[in-house]
Amino acid sequence: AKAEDKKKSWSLSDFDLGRPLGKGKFGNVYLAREKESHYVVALKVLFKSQILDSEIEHQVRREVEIQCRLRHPNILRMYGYFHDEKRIYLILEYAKQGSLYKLLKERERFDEKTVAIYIRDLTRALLYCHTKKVIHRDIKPENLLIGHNWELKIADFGWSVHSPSSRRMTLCGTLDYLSPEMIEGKPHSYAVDIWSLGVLCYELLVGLPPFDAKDSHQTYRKIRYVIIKYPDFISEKAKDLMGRLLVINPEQRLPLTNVLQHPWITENAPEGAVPPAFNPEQK
Ligand SMILES: Clc1ccc(CN2CCN(c3c(Br)cnc4[nH]c(-c5ccc(CN6CCOCC6)cc5)nc34)CC2)cc1
Repeated sequence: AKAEDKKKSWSLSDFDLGRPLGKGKFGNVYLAREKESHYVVALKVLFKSQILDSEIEHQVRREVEIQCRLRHPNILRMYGYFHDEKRIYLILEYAKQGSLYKLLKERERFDEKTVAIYIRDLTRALLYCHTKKVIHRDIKPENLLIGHNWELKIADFGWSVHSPSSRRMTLCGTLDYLSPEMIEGKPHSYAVDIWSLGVLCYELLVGLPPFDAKDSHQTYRKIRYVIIKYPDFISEKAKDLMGRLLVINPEQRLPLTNVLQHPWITENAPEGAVPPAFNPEQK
């Protein structure tokens, strides 16, 4: 993979394009192979016209500058980028097993040991981001990919910012993961990622997000007053951890370093435990 890292200017002719991996509002992601090294990547192709129309070029710029700098086993690599007159191309690591979102839909929910391993790895990745003064701000199953060894990878830093930030988030996509301070448009910090870690933990264990409701107004209300119901199959220790993450006051949320020491994590995701391989036939 060293060839990938060498600073060089890339162009589309360096790649053989494969099947589309997914389509989005601003472009598509394709499987691609670098011609010389045969290295397989995910090529995210964004349309400049769409980006300019939606005035999100600063977001794309930030996604590139942040993701190119981050190097962590649980963060999807960005190897480089290039553009032509109509499109911007982001050369990204290819996650072989697809998104956690799809896996969650297929399996409905995961057992506590699997979730504890995912939460442990995500916490390590977020700790790394926070040391680089980066808040992700958009942790949710759609933005988490699964690698070759079924390890979790944070992708899509399109919403990430440098802390502290009071950037207004045009609310697109799910509200389920928004923290109370973000809903109220207050200045927010790293603690928003701790909140979304709690939301993710609940959704992976239960199969539905904690503040799920029939309309957005109800979801807002549930978030602001932290109205949560834990099904009775959730263990006491899991409830204890989520209860320390889903706290209204950002300063009182459990710091990420303490998440790694929490008994639910240390007992269910001991050092060396790796995510299970989910074979399609295994239901
Ligand atoms: Cl502009 C834009 C367009 C689309 C999207 C949504 N996805 C974002 C993540 N994308 C992927 C990225 Br980046 C990196 N590696 C990936 N690997 C995959 C992937 C890998 C494998 C599959 C196939 N499934 C895997 C699980 O078993 C059934 C078959 C499906 C998707 N998608 C991505 C795919 C597209 C985001 C932004």
